[in-house]
Amino acid sequence: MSEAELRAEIDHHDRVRDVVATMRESTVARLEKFEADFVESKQNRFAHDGGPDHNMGQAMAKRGEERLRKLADRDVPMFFGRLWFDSGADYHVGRLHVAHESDRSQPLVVDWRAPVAERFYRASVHAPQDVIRRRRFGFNGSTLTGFEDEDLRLGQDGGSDALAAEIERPRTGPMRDIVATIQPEQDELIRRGLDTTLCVQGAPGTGKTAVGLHRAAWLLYSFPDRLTRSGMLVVGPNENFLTYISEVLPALGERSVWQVTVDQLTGAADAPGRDRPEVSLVKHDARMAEACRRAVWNHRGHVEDRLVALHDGIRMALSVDYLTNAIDRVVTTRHTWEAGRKALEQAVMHGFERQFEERTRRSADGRTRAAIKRHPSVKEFFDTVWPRLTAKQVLRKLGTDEAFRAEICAGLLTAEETELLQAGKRSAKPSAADILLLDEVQAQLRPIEPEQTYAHIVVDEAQDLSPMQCRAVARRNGARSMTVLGDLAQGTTPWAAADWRTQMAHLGHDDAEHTELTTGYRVPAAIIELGNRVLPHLGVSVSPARSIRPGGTVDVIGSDDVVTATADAVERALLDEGLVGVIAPDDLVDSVRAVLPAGDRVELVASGLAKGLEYDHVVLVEPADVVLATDEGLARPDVGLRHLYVALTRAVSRLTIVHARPLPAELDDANAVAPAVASRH
Ligand SMILES: Nc1ncnc2c1ncn2[C@@H]1O[C@H](COP(=O)(O)OP(=O)(O)OP(=O)(O)O)[C@@H](O)[C@H]1O
Repeated sequence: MSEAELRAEIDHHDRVRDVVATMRESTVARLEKFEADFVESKQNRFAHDGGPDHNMGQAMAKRGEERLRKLADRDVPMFFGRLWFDSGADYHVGRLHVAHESDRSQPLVVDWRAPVAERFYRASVHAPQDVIRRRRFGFNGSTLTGFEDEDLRLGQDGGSDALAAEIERPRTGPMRDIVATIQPEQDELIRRGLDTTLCVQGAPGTGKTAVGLHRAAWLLYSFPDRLTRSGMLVVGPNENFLTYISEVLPALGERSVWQVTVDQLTGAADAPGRDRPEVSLVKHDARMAEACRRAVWNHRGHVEDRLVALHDGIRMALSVDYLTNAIDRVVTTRHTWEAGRKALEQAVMHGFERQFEERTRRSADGRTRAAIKRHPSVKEFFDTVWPRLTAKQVLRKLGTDEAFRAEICAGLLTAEETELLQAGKRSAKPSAADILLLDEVQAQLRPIEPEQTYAHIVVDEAQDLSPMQCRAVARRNGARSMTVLGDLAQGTTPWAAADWRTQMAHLGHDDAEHTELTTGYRVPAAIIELGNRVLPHLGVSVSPARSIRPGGTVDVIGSDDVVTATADAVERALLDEGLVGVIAPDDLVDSVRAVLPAGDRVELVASGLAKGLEYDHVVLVEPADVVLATDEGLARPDVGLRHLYVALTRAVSRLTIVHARPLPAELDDANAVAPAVASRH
């Protein structure tokens, strides 16, 4: 790296920063113009706003402004790499496309998502793809301090130092983007088109969340029209996790993505009531989809007699056969109850109108049609044969009407399960599962509103969704395109998935492309080895992670006073850089909190909420109690061990286990020489 070359790169960086500032000013001006036009069009009542194109243009300008603001405001580097091609062309690669307004054909920086930038991630000595040299820059804050080159023609094809340095950079808070060091197999998933639904199984720390979020950003860049119109959704396991990932998409310039838990998505997060665990288990079961369907469609009544209406002295009658045939046709052709009722109304009216016209030789006008519709016998017919329903009413009936419940659940649920669906008093408050069932019933009544659907949905920790939650997510996937990420071994809900094919079917994607990630980026070898001892006991068949990083330390401290020992361990952990995560079983959380030092370098998290998170140093408190953790009283024997597996795999560099009770036997490995778990008191 010559001084002159470094100077030239620093100058280029300064130039890009200036251009970004100008780009932002002109985008703001464009946005102001859109707003002014809009106000003007409102004032002029004969004018429309510019229509969909105008609105789209405004949305795009707004998005552009937000992305530029992110770059202009924050102390972020303008680029992180550079590529030289055989042809003599070369490009800087950064988070955003930067070009002079006057010469857009010569970008100063290309967006990492542009097709040409793909080769920054994928070109190798074996497959250079016309790339001759790749440069990776080093920054201190936003100050360019150096670079490293790989000359592919000379067989230089490294990059792993940059990756290791990036991973080992101490954590200071929320998750960071990985644009500078995306690996080839990750890039391949990230750049899969909108029509591909991906299901990614991956051991802890294999970069699933990173891949999912970067794919979201790539899709937004590559399919702006479809995604600006219909939106993108990220579904995560809990609010803790959502806070942790909340900065990644904004850092990539994407602020428009709604990030929610599945309960927030359906409104179940605000449910005031609570179910007993066994009740909740039945309500989340896949069979409830059929129960909800029947609960709606079994409201169809039998046609007992012909239907007679009188109008203007004309008597008209539709036969039992006519009505039964019409109903049969509607049932096979209409997918929702309300669409069915409408179609049946049309069939009935059509029958009456035909008779009216035959008798009177004049066509039925609006007044005639309205009068027939209002006729008491017609109203009564619909009230019995195809009544108007609300989702609440249907579920109420299922909960309170024993005969109806038995009829709906026959051959579907056992008698005991059926009984568990019995509702409490009228005043009983709906539980989260009830809200989910309301959502399911509602979907039987009428299709979900288009505003509630998303063109692409990223579902993280998807193994934890119940079949009914999967269906609620699937309903909101208008364009049927998803990225589904998870790890069966980390499934800790009572309804956690046992295999991905079934889970993908619940998510409405039998056609998903399945893939597995096994290269572990987060957890170093010594720590993942401990996690991998537990893995065979988790009752799932998945591949273990192989860490790309050797090393890592595991320290085991036995003490009768586990709380004080934890405080000491944390104090020692703070001597190193980075975030310290204390993962404790629920019943120890309060007492551990009381002894932890103040400050933002230590986070305490209950073992049930550690999923998806990571820390430079993890202090794991009393693993035996973590294993005992019961998920709403319904844990299967391996669920506690899965909580342990999650907790063991959160550390980027160091793990300290503090315990008073004997360590779970699964941590022993008779075959391994394991000084790691030799407890020191
Ligand atoms: N290419 C990469 N460059 C730099 N860091 C990376 C890369 N890939 C993954 N990482 C880092 O590895 C860590 C683990 O990634 P991530 O959280 O996405 O894994 P995960 O598979 O979702 O893990 P878990 O199942 O445990 O939640 C994160 O710090 C992430 O930023």
